[in-house]
Amino acid sequence: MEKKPLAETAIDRMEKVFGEHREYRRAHARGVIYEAVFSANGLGTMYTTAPHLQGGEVKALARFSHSSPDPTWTDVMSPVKGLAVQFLLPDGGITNIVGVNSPIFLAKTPEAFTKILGVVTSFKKGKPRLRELAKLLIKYPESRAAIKIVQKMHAPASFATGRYHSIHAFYFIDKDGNRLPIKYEWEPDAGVETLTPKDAGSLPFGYYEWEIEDRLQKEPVSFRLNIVIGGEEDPTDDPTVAWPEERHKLTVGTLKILPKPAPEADERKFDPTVVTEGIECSEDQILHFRKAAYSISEERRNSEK
Ligand code: HEM
Repeated sequence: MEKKPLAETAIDRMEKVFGEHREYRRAHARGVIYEAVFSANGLGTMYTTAPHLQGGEVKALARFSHSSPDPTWTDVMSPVKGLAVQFLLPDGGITNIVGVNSPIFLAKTPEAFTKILGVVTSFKKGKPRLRELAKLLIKYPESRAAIKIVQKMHAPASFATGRYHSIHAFYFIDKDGNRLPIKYEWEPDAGVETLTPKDAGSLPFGYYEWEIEDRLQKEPVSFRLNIVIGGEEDPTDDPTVAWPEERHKLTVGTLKILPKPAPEADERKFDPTVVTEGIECSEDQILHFRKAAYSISEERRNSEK
């Protein structure tokens, strides 16, 4: 029998752990999508030829999401929130930046991620194999940092007050072909604001979607796009390791979310490996694995409509 591609096994396991929710994304199932405008301030031209970072405006789509693959989980059960941005380039092409409000990920390799999901599956079946989980953490000690962050994480007070990280590194390529390792951060103009677990506990289901819509009717919602410039010793292939806080950051533009929901665009896929000229993906195996995983999720959810 032919062996299944690993990405398919990973998605199967995600469905097993969190349930199969037809027509929904297999992760970040519940969310809301808006039209947006990105204005580049021109500083990006020093490091990249990417068209949307040269100065001027481009249209974009921005999807805020709760990370759970189960759309029935309450807002608080997913302290990890997402902001996926698709830039609509003047030549008709697209380029994406997909972020979450954690600076690091759980696993360094697709194999480790899929194995970890295998263990969690046994939890769901009511047979917690704690010993195996402990063994996995010994085998993949790099997962500890992300587990600790998520355990201690406070949810943002609003989709508008999260700081969203690309986690993975990318390379910016300038007009002379020089390559610069960078990571992205969306910094909220409203300031980072989080909720205490007590306040979060009292929120009704769907609060974040309602709150962002209400906020957009009253005031602008925007995020600065920062690039964090990697140092010589900063890993570009390891999403479980954060780069030091003191790394130089440069704001290259601002994303303004428009008070215009775009539900017709919700079926779009935000594949983080879709980049335009002047940008290259790093060697990070998880980043490349996401391409296949997101396609499988897209195929499944579309085939169920
Ligand atoms: C093994 C690694 C990962 C797997 C297998 C995975 C899987 C998935 C899948 C299946 C989807 C739904 C795709 C769709 O149907 O369009 C998704 C969405 C998403 N993932 Fe991941 N993911 C991984 C890592 C990450 C990382 C490191 C981040 C951090 C930035 C991330 C952030 C997101 C966000 C924000 C969305 C929602 C995108 C949207 O709004 O359409 N994921 N993920």
